[in-house]
Amino acid sequence: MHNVFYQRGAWVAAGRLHSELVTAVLSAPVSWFDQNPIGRAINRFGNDIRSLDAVLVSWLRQSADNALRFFLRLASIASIMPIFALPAAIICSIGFVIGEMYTRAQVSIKRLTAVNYSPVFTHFTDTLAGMTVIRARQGMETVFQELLADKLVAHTQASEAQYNCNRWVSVRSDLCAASIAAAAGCVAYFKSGPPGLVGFSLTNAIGLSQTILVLVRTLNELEVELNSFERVREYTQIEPEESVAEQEKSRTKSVPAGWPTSGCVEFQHVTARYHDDGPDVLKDVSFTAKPGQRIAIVGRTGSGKSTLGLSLLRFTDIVSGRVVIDGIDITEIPLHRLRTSISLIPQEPVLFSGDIRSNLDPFGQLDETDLQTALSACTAIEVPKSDDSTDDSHTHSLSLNTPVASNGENFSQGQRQVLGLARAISRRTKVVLLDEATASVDHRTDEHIQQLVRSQFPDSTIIAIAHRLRTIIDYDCVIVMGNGQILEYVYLFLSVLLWN
Ligand SMILES: Nc1ncnc2c1ncn2[C@@H]1O[C@H](COP(=O)(O)OP(=O)(O)OP(=O)(O)O)[C@@H](O)[C@H]1O
Repeated sequence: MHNVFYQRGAWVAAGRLHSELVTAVLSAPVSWFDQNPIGRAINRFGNDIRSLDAVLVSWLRQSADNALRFFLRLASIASIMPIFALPAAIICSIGFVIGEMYTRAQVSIKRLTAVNYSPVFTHFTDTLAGMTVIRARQGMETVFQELLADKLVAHTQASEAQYNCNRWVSVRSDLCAASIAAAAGCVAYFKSGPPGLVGFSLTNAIGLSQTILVLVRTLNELEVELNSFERVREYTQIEPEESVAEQEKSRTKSVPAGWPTSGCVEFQHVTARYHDDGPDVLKDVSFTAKPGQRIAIVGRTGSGKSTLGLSLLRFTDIVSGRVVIDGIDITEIPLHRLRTSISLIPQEPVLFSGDIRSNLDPFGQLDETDLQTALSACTAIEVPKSDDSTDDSHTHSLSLNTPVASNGENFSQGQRQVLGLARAISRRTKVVLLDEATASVDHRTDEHIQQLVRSQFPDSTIIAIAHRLRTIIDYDCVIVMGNGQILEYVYLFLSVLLWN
């Protein structure tokens, strides 16, 4: 019964820590992901959680059991041969000092092992991501294998040190155990008493030496495993993207149910950056997108176009100025509400494994008819199949039940784009953000997609980050960005004249 309650308690605690870890990582700001390699997070979710689930609990329990056994044995010997308490205390102290030295070394070594494990994971995920490039270039495979070997060597060295450390403590604790047994033997020999009691004391003394050995090791292992607990707890305390104070502030401010009703977007002297201590990426940006207006953002690479879009969704740190949508500052709107009120059609839509229905509406909030209408509108687009597409079906034959592989790998780039568009159309928000949405499709598909955007979002405000001038030919205005600032704000016919 005791075992059942203990084990259940441990599972509940580990489960709670795991949930906190998942919540903390999923609500971490984008800058956190820039600064922390993904391999490190995988390590926390893998090794450390395994330690909490299976190993830590067992060491905690064994430590408590052994500590109790140790004190009971010691008390029973000392009650029969009180003089034994003196050598036992000295040898036990030496044993605990050795244990302490071992623990300190082992904690650092374990940290080193874990730290050296993360680069192996990171290298592995990077290699998988760049597999096509690695295979395409001669010699790259060898370079990557050598890099992996270097990382494995660092990790193996740390693991070897961990093993050696275990051997070191074993030899010393065996020595302490033997000394205790010898001390008990001497005491029994010189201070002879009733043979039964002496025999009882000697048996306990030999058992005591074993108990010390096990106690020191379990306490040390416990301390070492607690390292995993600390590492997980450190991650559970990541500052969330929307702080508690901000959540409170947005909760107290009531946002009208239908917000945004018209889709008027105003950037008022916005200066934004990605990190607290990073440079300003947007500098004093001001413009207004009136309801239903279509605005194109153009500019050189690195000029801040995507950052402008991300600032609208509060992915950046707005240092000064404000972004206002339909009269409400976006910092006063709960993050989830803000992001579900703006449709983003990115260059590479993220598709999850499942089917098209679950990708268009992951939370099952929309009507079947809305989803079907959005998909039918998009599947009317003629999308040429790319060579890397493994799907034989044409876009026309896509249905809500068509299976989607992880990352949408069974679709061509054009088809993925169409699904990204269908996802946005099914929500029909008042503000639509296109981030180079058609950059990787051919000109004909691009035209179709643009037509669809025009017909499906007739009253929405559209902000499009674009590379091709043809894409935005019928837009109302063009904002030309450069070095994080607005260089020009012009009506399109003027810009076409200027650029030609
Ligand atoms: N996650 C990030 N962390 C820190 N700095 C970033 C981050 N993303 C972009 N930057 C910096 O912000 C600046 C503007 O980048 P941004 O991606 O907005 O440019 P862009 O105009 O969209 O470029 P492109 O057309 O190549 O996509 C660049 O100097 C870039 O280095």
